[in-house]
Amino acid sequence: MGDLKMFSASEVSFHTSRDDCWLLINGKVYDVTKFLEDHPGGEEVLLHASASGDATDAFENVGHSTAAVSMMESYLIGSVEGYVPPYVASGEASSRPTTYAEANKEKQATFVDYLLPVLVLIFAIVAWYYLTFVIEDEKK
Ligand code: HEM
Repeated sequence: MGDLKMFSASEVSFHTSRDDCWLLINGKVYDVTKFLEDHPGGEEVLLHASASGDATDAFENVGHSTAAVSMMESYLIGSVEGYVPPYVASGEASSRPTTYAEANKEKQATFVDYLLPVLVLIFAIVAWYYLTFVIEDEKK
């Protein structure tokens, strides 16, 4: 690391060719020109991700290994000033949920969710009452 530069997003968008290919991932800029041939996923996907402007989603959707993530370090050349993550730029959300509980927070239990257990309980009490008292009474 050491000599990392600050780039504007528009500058990054000029480097999308086979002999000059940069990737913008999570606000960081990677020069993957020398990596194109060696990338296990092929060079086409890298060129496409580069041309798309922001390769963050493409990179993350693949579910790259930690080995892949640590390889990135060697291609890092800088970062983008005032970087806006793609999910914010697209207006999808102001922040991405990070936990299961956060992602499901609107799904609070409703009345119907309680109805079934309550009905089962009422049925069990009625059955117990019936078996304990009504049948016993009949035997007498
Ligand atoms: C500097 C950036 C990148 C590095 C260092 C990198 C590295 C790697 C590595 C090491 C693998 C092998 C599997 C693994 O270890 O996860 C891989 C697979 C793959 N990569 Fe990347 N990658 C980068 C960017 C991208 C981008 C932007 C895309 C866009 C779609 C992409 C698409 C893929 C695909 C589709 C595979 C799967 C290949 C397969 O399983 O057949 N990669 N990458």
